[in-house]
Amino acid sequence: MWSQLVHKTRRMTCFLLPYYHNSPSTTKLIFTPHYASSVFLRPVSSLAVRSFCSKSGAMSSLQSLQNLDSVSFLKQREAAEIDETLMGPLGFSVDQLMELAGLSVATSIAEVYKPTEYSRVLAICGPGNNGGDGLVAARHLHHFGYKPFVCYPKRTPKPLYSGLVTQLESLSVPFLSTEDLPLDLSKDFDILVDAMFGFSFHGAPRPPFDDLIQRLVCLHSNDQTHQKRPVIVSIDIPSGWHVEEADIDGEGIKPDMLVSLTAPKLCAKKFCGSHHFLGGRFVPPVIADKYKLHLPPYPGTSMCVRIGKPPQVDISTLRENYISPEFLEEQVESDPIDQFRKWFDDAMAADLREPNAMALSTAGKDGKLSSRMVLLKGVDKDGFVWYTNYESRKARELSENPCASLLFYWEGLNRQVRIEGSVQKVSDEESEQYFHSRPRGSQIGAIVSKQSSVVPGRHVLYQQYEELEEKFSDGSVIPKPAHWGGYRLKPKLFEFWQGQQSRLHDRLQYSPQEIDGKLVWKIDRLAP
Ligand SMILES: NC(=O)C1=CN([C@@H]2O[C@H](COP(=O)(O)OP(=O)(O)OC[C@H]3O[C@@H](n4cnc5c(N)ncnc54)[C@H](OP(=O)(O)O)[C@@H]3O)[C@@H](O)[C@H]2O)[C@@H](O)CC1
Ligand SMILES: Cc1cc2nc3c(=O)[nH]c(=O)nc-3n(C[C@H](O)[C@H](O)[C@H](O)COP(=O)(O)O)c2cc1C
Ligand SMILES: Cc1ncc(COP(=O)(O)O)c(C=O)c1O
Ligand SMILES: [K+]
Repeated sequence: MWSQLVHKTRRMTCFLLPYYHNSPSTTKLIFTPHYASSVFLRPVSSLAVRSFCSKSGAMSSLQSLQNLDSVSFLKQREAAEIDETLMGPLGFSVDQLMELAGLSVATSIAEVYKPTEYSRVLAICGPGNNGGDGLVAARHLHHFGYKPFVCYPKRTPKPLYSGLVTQLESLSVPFLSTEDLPLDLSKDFDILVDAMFGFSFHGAPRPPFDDLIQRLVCLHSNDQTHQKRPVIVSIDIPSGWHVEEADIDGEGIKPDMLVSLTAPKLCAKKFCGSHHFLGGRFVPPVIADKYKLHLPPYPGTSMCVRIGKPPQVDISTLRENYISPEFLEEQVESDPIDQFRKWFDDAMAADLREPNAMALSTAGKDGKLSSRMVLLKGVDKDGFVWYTNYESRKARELSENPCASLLFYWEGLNRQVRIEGSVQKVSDEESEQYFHSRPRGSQIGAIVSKQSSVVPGRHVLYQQYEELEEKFSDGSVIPKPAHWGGYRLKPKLFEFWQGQQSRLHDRLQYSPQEIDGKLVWKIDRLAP
């Protein structure tokens, strides 16, 4: 039977998207966002599929913001069966799965609770594999910059578990006995990882876990006192809950975060906390197929994916506290282009996504402003270059008023760069050369798109694209349309901004000054 399933799945891998492989008809659409459904519900052209796939990382993180009703939930028996199958015919070892499960838990925690605010973690580990996941998660959390503590009162005398304990001891992670633990956990910890029981839990919790569960339950009484309490993160099952019927008497723990592994178990339907994540990115298609699992794709290289709705937030409370090294006048380059290159190199080294994306602002003769993102395609002493359509809105505005501003924001580095100046078209040869360096699809796209004009529907673009794709399928040169080319902004003003604590940011402005007939850049610090 397994070989049949494997065979079937191989055939299905021709479908392009992970976890959408059941059959074309069952892609009956699990995920709510409108555009996702519309992409899949109707026949799609090759262009549609290709363009979707090239963006699939970002798309999949959007798809995961789905309706929980559409995700599969497992019964206790199914969870145990999947476990056995993974570790039997599918060739996994328990160590491997536990490592991936624990890593998923640690990455889920790190997505929501930053170590700068939530550093002290207590992992309360039970005797089974759920406890093992907790031990692994504690180790990863240590490496992520948290300060984990472990309470592991019923140690399992197996090499896997003693190895995990040794690894934690080698990192000087403290092990606390139940007697060492304060009765009130709220003062000493920011995060409590509930790794006591997973899907093999049955009956009523026995000592010492009954008492430990009770200590987690008690924390909610602090909610009324508005005292800050630690958040509870449950691995796979909130411990003490019935695996299928959840918190039967309503007096169990109420985790803030639940990290379901492999697929959520039935009790997860009753989870009311703010953050439900799925981890365990190891489910092979045979399992998904056999259990008809509808699971969201994991974004990019992530080990976890949010399922269910993201928490409703009060937007006014969203803020970051920037912590950066000092950015001082003595350290900067005298030439702002050199300084820009230095920061650009830092953005590259920090592996930021599209560090060359910049907001371009223009204004027509009526003085009305408009902004949009464009990609920087070159920078030198002559200025900053990007490419676009010469009949677009920005092009019209630039023809009326050849002044613009550029804005870079490098989020991971707490840095922003503003540049203002005058704009000219680049030479035809330069545009010609750049145009032919682009992927052929983008060259055709530039011909198809009468940028900023109204189109009756996406199908019109597809149709024209496909006609041109056919026309140039012999690999012949795709001529650059006359309406497509580059602009160069010659800078007259720069500002380099770096975020600092209490909003006392660094701002160094470069403005040109003539001294003895020579142009030099004057550097001023501006108030934040
Ligand atoms: N693919 C997967 O599925 C993966 C699964 N993974 C993880 O494994 C978890 C399941 O692990 P598991 O089977 O070891 O069971 P788990 O729930 O941790 O505990 C069993 C222990 O608890 C005990 N116990 C039970 N009831 C009790 C009670 N009332 N009061 C006191 N003790 C009680 C029981 O003792 P017993 O009753 O047998 O004497 C036994 O010692 C799963 O949820 C997930 O976290 C990942 O690591 C990898 C991928
Ligand atoms: C990250 C990013 C990069 C972009 N890069 C370019 C670009 O290099 N050239 C371009 O014409 N449009 C680019 N666009 C699309 C523009 O933002 C904009 O939609 C388009 O140029 C039309 O703008 P307009 O109607 O104001 O002229 C980019 C969009 C994003 C989000
Ligand atoms: C409409 C448009 N033109 C041009 C570009 C720049 O793309 P490329 O890097 O292929 O030149 C982009 C990038 O997003 C774009 O959206
Ligand atoms: K648990």
